Amino acid sequence: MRTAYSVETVRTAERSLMARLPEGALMQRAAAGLAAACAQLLGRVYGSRVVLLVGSGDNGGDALYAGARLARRGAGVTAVLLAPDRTHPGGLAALRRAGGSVAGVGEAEELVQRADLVVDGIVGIGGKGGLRPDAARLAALSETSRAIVVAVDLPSGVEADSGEVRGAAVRADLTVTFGTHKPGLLIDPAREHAGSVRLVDIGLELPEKADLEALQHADVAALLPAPAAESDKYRRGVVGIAAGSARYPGAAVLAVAGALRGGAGAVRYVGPAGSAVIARFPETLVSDRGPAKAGRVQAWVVGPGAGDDAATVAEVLEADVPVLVDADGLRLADRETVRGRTAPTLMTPHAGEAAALLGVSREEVEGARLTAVRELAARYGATVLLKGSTTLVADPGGGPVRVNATGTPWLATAGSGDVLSGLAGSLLAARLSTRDAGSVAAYLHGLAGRYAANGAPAGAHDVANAIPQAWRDARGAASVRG
Ligand SMILES: NC(=O)C1=CN([C@@H]2O[C@H](COP(=O)(O)OP(=O)(O)OC[C@H]3O[C@@H](n4cnc5c(N)ncnc54)[C@H](O)[C@@H]3O)[C@@H](O)[C@H]2O)[C@@H](O)CC1
Ligand SMILES: [K+]
Repeated sequence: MRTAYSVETVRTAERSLMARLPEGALMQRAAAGLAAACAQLLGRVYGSRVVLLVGSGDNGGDALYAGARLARRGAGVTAVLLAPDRTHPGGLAALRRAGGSVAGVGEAEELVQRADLVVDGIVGIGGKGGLRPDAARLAALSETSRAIVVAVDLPSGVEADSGEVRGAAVRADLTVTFGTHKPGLLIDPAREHAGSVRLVDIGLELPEKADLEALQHADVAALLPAPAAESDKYRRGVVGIAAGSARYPGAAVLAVAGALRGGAGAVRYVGPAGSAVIARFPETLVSDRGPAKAGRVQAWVVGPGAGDDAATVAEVLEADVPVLVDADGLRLADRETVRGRTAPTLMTPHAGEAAALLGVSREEVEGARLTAVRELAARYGATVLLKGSTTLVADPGGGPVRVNATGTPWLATAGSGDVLSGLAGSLLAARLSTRDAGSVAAYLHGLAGRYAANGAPAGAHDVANAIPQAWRDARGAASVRG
């Protein structure tokens, strides 16, 4: 599991560690890791041109000490000081001793243009609000520079705790972060600014409960349902799909396509698209009665392509089993009914749907995804999966938010969300919790999208077809035949 912790938690851990270590030891650990990463990127340090963008806090201190290390190995290092009289004194002295030089903000543009490597030490976890004008100008230089850009701890200008970006922010090729990932490094739009992220262990002791979690292959493998020898289809769980309409039969077909690959023992379909579903997937149990009379299921998916069929949504929400609500169903579901349910609910909006439910603009949701997903989960008393390039899953009672980054922009294709809801519903029927089902489905769906696209456009049915490959991949080659 990859985890991320808020600035407040990092500060607390830092204080307790600092009290036990000689002064400056933590910064030396950070600078050593940073310099090693820079050296690796440069390949040849000797003779390279390195420019440090140095703010007035410890983030600048890290950059200066790392710059000193590179200068000792023969790099030509120049530090651009944002606030010469408030620069980290020890770091500045170390750079000077190592033969590095100092420049003012006015010289930054030319220096950055000629640099091989730019180190962004403008601001780290101490940054407050959008960058001030001078800092913003330096950050903007990184966007046009041809040099390799390495951000110290965080790309300056991004919000560490939320992943929000207000105004100019550094665009890095690599971010070297210390002690733990910060939430912003894993959530868009900030994540896009970070480039790849390298974590340097500086010995911080962090609490068990993180602010953010990102599942990795091994975590997904441990959560995937595996049939026992004596399993029959009913024990493996039946997922009910109440989706599609005369106008949108395809949504039903795609939700069933996802559900068939999600580990449930059987898929029951209810709705007006039964013949389209059975033509494509003859293994589906098709019912022409409403959800309440269709037969027992262990979880329901309602909403994809539902049009204005509020009655079906209301009927499904009455069921005493986990329910996934997606697409049209989100608009049709009554909030108080969802809040009053005793079995868990999983809602799966994209940013536009989330915006409509929250009564804000789509841009607001996209700019502040973490806030939006937490707010929706709290308002509906439901687990919410907010789709996007970094999908987030939040439980209503708080706790770590799951973030998924396996997605690809190719997944933004019609019907891809229907496949995801079928897949997640199937995992719910296989008795995963709403949070696990949502995050495992997002993980597999993202991987499947990558396999299906493989650098070229793919349709939603291709994504569904690639789910078994993603599943096998997550489980690992050794256990594939189990
Ligand atoms: N937390 C830790 O455990 C460690 C932290 N270290 C470094 O220390 C950093 C935190 O240092 P600080 O607390 O000194 O804070 P920062 O250096 O991140 O930022 C504070 C400085 O930036 C200025 N500033 C704040 N907001 C600004 C804005 N919007 N525009 C322009 N300037 C702004 C402030 O005036 C202040 O001087 C970390 O990010 C990391 O790089 C490392 O040295 C090692 C260990
Ligand atoms: K930085």
